[in-house]
Amino acid sequence: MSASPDGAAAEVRVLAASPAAAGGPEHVEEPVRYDALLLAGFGGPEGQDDVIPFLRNVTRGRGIPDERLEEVAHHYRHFGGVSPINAQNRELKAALEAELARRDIDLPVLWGNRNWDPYLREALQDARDRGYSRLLALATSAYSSYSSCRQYREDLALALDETGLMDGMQIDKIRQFFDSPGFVQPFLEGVRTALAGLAERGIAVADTRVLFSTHSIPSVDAEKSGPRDRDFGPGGAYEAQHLAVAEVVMAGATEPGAEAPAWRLVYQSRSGPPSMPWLEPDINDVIAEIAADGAKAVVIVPLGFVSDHMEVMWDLDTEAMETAQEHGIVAVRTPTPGVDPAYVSGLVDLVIERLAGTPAAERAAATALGPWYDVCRPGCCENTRLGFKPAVSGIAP
Ligand SMILES: CC1=C(CCC(=O)O)c2cc3nc(cc4[nH]c(cc5[nH]c(cc1n2)c(C)c5CCC(=O)O)c(CCC(=O)O)c4C)C(CCC(=O)O)=C3C
Ligand SMILES: [Fe+2]
Repeated sequence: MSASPDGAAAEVRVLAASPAAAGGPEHVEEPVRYDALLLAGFGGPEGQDDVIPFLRNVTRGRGIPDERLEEVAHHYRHFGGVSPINAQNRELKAALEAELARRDIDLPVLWGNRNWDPYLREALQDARDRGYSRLLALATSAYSSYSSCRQYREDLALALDETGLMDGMQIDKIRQFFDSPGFVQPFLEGVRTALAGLAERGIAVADTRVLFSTHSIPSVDAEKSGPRDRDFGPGGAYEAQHLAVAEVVMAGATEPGAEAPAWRLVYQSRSGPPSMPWLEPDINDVIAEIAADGAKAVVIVPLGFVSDHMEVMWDLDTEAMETAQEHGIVAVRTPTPGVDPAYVSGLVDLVIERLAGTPAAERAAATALGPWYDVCRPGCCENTRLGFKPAVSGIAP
């Protein structure tokens, strides 16, 4: 394994059993036998003592002093130092196991996190102890960007390195699933229910706005999200994917021909120095704007998130709700997919795609951008600030 200064070489753990992939096709259209499914989560602290060590993990390599981390820690401190994310991933693991069993698929599910216990490396040690050598990873992240795709691929490669398994274990990764119908469905139902609720309260469609909210990321990361050879505009694949899903949600949640509320994509949870551009506008600024514009209600759709973790609990349910209240407008936050049966079933469909090698043309995709790539091209979602690191599940240049 060798790191390359220009970022173009040495993506590791190429699909060895798919010789065709080396040439470039982005979908694996032949069956592959996997020993286990590896659920790869973000991880979160489970007590006050975990908070700073967790934040050190998240920000490792960026030299952020503990005093700065303590500022970020206050969201966690507020909730007793506990993020609900690990509990949510335990539930998701159980739901995946049940759905795999229901469909007669004999595939054990392992779970490891990028930033907290149980770590990815522990899951890999467990896999090795059980005699597994070929894993299919499912990252709990739906869209394309450095933080939501490549960083999972890098951390999986790092875990292989840490456990000495770089040559003995292969990890492929399930494609970004923003376009999985099962992922879209809970958002669609949530918006439909929220709009019906507002109508019942006598709030007119013309006085309602729908805000699709996702994690802001540095503008340079957005621009570089997705494969190099496709141009998605300045917001990259990250923004394009969110806009495509939001359109599908709005079309499905409103009656054809009926008046539909105005909607837009907004961002939240910005961090980093103010001097660095991140995707905008911020949800709180937009709530203030639409209130000034006369809106009476806002439907907040956590489109970028798969479960009600800290970003949802703090940035939406605490901060954005406060903003709405300050500006005197009604706010409703719709659910995240969580362990919604449609979502879980859609994830298992994605597992089956890879086990069966389903041709891309036969795969379910809710937007015109999908079905997304099974294997990432060199440079896909690269991060030029942090430099090149080896990553699993990429095509060798
Ligand atoms: C796109 C995206 C997702 C969605 C995709 C996915 O789900 O993976 C996501 C998820 C999450 N992010 C999380 C937590 C954090 N993210 C941070 C920092 C950052 N996230 C970023 C992006 C994203 N993050 C970025 C560009 C940074 C700055 C890093 C840099 O400067 O390069 C920091 C450091 C402190 C700070 O900077 O605020 C923390 C603590 C948690 C756990 C929540 C819990 O505990 O419940 C989850 C699920
Ligand atoms: Fe984050």
